[in-house]
Amino acid sequence: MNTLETTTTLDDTAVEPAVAIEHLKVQIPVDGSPATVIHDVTLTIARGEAVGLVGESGSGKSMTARALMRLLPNGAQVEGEVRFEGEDVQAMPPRRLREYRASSIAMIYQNPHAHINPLRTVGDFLVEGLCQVKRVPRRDAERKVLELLAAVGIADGPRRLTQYPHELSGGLLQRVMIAAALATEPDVILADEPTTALDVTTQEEVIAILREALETRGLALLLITHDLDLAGAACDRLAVMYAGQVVEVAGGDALVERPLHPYSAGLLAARPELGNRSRLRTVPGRPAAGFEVGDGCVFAERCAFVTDHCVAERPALRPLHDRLVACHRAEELDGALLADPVRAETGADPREEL
Ligand SMILES: Nc1ncnc2c1ncn2[C@@H]1O[C@H](COP(=O)(O)OP(=O)(O)OP(=O)(O)O)[C@@H](O)[C@H]1O
Repeated sequence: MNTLETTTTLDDTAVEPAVAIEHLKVQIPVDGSPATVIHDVTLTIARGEAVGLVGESGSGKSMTARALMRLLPNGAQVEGEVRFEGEDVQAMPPRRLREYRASSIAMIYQNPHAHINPLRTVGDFLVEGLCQVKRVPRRDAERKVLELLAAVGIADGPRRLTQYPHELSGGLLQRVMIAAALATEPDVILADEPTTALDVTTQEEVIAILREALETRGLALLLITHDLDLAGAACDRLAVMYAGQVVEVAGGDALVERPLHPYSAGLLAARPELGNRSRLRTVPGRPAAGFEVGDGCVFAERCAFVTDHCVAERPALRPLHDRLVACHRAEELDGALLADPVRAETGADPREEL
């Protein structure tokens, strides 16, 4: 993986990543007129790489994943490019699209109970899925399913195969869903809040299983989450999303140590810290959806550093130092944002503290 390359340039033509989304814009019909839910998403994921797509509710994370699977709501208008290993996903003919969805890309959801038939056993779900998608004989499918269950840490596979979904805990069922996702030998896994419903220990185990799958099978992983700490721990790079736009893409450590976008800095400052209640700060205002923002910077309304230029002109995602950032003032504010990301305490411009 060439992290530096995928981080610092919008042009990844030298090494085609597994997934490349470029300037994606999505409008969906709401009450008969188009509403923009994605303004501008640019994102790459290399094989063997985990990228965290982080942002508040409504920022367009799931819609981005749906665009990658070409599963957008009816009537959606799409601009920009979505490529899988160089192939234009928007242009795939129906047969190729079915094949792509069935075996190149797999999705893991927040609530596994909502994505499995409660009336059928875990064995039926896993084995029949594999028989249908990969067209392998039942006996071979059963053997492979047991191997996969072992790979996701389920030791007593034969017993689990006879059980119904309601007999398994949330964590165990999420492992089954990961096994189901791996069964089709996909190139890309999209995990949409896969651990939100789980306790912290199980959450860590599920992330470890996903990371191992990524490293041993060379998968590309997109982890969608609102949890910056989780994404930072699990992913190689983070893409921060706000109101339908990716506003910063950076290595996890780089982002945490030195955010360059005021929204990233605000999110970091808003993380709760054990034993330090006084430190908790929130980003003032409420999260906006893509269709609620004006022509300027998507974050302008909540940004403590907003200028007339920010309101008038939307900043594009551009390379700066080791990352991509969409902020007119990124150079000026560089290094100062962590000191007072929302100007909450001092009300002063943090550049004066430099
Ligand atoms: N089928 C739909 N029809 C109309 N609007 C939709 C539809 N699905 C999502 N939206 C809107 O699109 C925007 C982006 O939604 P999306 O689900 O991608 O956000 P998200 O970042 O994944 O949020 P969450 O973390 O809550 O899942 C939101 O404003 C949402 O209300």
